[in-house]
Amino acid sequence: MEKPINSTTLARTKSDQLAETLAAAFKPPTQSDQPPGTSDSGGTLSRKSSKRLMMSASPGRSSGTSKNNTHIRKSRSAQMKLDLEELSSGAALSRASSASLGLSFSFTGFTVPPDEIADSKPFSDDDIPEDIEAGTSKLKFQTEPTLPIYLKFTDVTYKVIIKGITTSEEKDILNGISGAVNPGEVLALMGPSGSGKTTLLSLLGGRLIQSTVGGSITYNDQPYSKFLKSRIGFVTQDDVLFPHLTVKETLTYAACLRLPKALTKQQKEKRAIDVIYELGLERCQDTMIGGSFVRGVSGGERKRVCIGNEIIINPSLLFLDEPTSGLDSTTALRTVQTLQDIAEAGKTVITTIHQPSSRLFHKFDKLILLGKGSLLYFGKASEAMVYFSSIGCSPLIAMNPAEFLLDLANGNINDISVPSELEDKVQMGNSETEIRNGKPPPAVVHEYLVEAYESRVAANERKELMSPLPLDEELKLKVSSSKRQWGASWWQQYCILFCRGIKERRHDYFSWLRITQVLSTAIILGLLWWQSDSKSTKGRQDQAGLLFFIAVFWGFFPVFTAIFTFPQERAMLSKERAADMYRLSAYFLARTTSDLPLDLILPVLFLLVVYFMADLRLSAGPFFLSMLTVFLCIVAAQGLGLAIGATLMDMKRATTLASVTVMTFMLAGGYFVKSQGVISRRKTIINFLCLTNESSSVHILDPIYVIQLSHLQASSQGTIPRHHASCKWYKNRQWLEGSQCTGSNDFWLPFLGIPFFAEDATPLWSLKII
Ligand SMILES: Nc1ncnc2c1ncn2[C@@H]1O[C@H](COP(=O)(O)OP(=O)(O)OP(=O)(O)O)[C@@H](O)[C@H]1O
Repeated sequence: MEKPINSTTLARTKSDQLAETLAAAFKPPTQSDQPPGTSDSGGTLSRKSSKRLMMSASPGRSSGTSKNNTHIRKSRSAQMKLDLEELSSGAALSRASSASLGLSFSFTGFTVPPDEIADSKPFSDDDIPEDIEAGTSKLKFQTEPTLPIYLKFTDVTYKVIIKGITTSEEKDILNGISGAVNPGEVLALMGPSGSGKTTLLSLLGGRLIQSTVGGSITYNDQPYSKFLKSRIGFVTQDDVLFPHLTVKETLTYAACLRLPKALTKQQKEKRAIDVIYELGLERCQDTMIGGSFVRGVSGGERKRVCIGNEIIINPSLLFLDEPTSGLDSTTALRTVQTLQDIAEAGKTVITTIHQPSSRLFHKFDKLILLGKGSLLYFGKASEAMVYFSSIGCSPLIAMNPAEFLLDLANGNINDISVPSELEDKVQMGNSETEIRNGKPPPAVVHEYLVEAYESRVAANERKELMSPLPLDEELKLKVSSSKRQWGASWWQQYCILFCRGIKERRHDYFSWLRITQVLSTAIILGLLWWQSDSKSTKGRQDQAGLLFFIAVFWGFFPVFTAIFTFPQERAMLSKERAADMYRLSAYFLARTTSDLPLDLILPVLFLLVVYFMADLRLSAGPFFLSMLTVFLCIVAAQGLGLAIGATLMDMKRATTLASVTVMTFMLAGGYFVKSQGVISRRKTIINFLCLTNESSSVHILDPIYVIQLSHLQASSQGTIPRHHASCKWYKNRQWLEGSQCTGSNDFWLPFLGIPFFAEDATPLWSLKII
């Protein structure tokens, strides 16, 4: 039913408007049709001002032909069978009008004569756009063919279940959102904060697959499949990047992991360099990305690196969550310009945007306006203002269209004329409609807008917007394939991730803070045990205390660093796994082993200081045995820390569990030391720590005693303490009693509290605690 609208507003119906605009679209443009400030009919309505300038200046391109270049390029690069009529009245129309929107709210269109499209030339150098904002020329975007994907979503709903202490309730996040976007187009999702943009984007990008999602989302008329993981680029709102890698390293690793196996390493590296130039990052390519504690590239550059990380694979679908937030208007414009270039290369681009400037707004092909999870508008961005004026909502003062739309979606109608039916509601002033300053409240405005979209946008118009391009069966089949495509073999993935891990972590390991921490501990220990005496029993007991401390220090210190490894990289891991960059096993192994080489350098430094300051036994055997013991302590501690971190994948819980584990070890260790002479108790504790039972044939080696014994045994006068006399040594395939194992050739492989050798496995050397 047609609702009454305010006579003071541009009270035209949408269908009237469309009739007018279509008429205008098929009429050759005249000077008077042009909005002020635009040039003649030549390249005027191209969607990119910079490109327009470039094109009109290009040799061999008359102003008369340049106006169509954008469309020509777009239609060709998309490699889709575009219907000329649709092109003329559709995308061309939308872009044409978008150019005029910032200056007047009237709609002017133009058409592309089919013969000019037919005459179009292949890409040439003069297609390279000039980056006006940066004042530099940049390379044209990769135009190699990409699988075109037509994305369509119908009546998408999404609910979350919010669990309270005793109750749980459902919350509707999205209510019946429909839309479609073709290859070569940029769709912008706009709406106030909390309106559901990110949720919708995540659903469309296959990042949120849950049972609470309703409606249908199709890619070339097929549902989401694993194949799409490698065809989708998804730039998240938060920049998830390694802070210590440079721009070039970041993009090179992404290229090596994500590009198809068919390309050589050199080709992949070249692609990374190309992307650097395409995104204008050449000046900062050797600068670290940076993070909260490290100064790195600027926010805009970081965002472009994120975009580069995704476009490097030449994706068919590119999703971006607020790519311009936090950027100044020029950088934001440059970023959106980049998106346009990407779309022109035949990709489907969907981006959320918060508060675009009017220049930015005009660059989008289609627009979805959301308000509280409901659809307020879906259509060509250029027609949004016309549509809202047709339902009686127009700006009363000159206003950026994006600002106007966001005000409306927020229900804020200051400086906005409203239709008479809404004004009537205010005058009625019933309990439903609380009057505030004589204006209808936001909830009423929202309700009106939702209803208006549902009832006034004719079904056939919606159908037209949603109508797909003709799709090959082959295209459909490709998308529906569930075959995953890895960019590198398992071993290559492991090697790349190993190198990346070392590069990323080297700064942590060689940070002055860490070196000072370790060195100061070593010096304090060295001073406390300065030139300790190993000849008397008391002196040896003192040394045993020092050895105990060393083993405990290196048994626990790495737990706390290792425990955060996986939780810290959780965001990166889920982002990269969502894009099928590597197998989980390759990541886990590479991450675990890449820490080791670095983890072993600081202990060497530490032991060198302590060993000589405390004057422990100065001969190669005990020194290297002590070193080996410390290394094994670290390996065991790291394994424990990584396992805890990987199990929980949550910083808070991992910290709690690490504290509990360390406290348990400390208590057990304290009790162990206290009950040294009481064999039965010690056995119980060791069994408890190692989770083995007495009947198990697993033998446990305790580093503290092994170091201690190595010193005692290495000194000819050393006597085996009472509790060591109860040990058995496995050597030369037979068990020796404690008193028999004083030979200087005895050697042990200690391991911190980890079940070590099974008796049956015939280990070379092992210690059995009775
Ligand atoms: N898992 C969840 N549990 C509870 N609420 C959720 C959940 N996911 C989304 N929401 C809610 O849904 C609404 C939409 O969130 P979304 O992040 O999509 O908004 P947005 O439009 O992207 O906001 P912004 O522009 O601020 O990023 C918000 O109110 C948010 O709190």
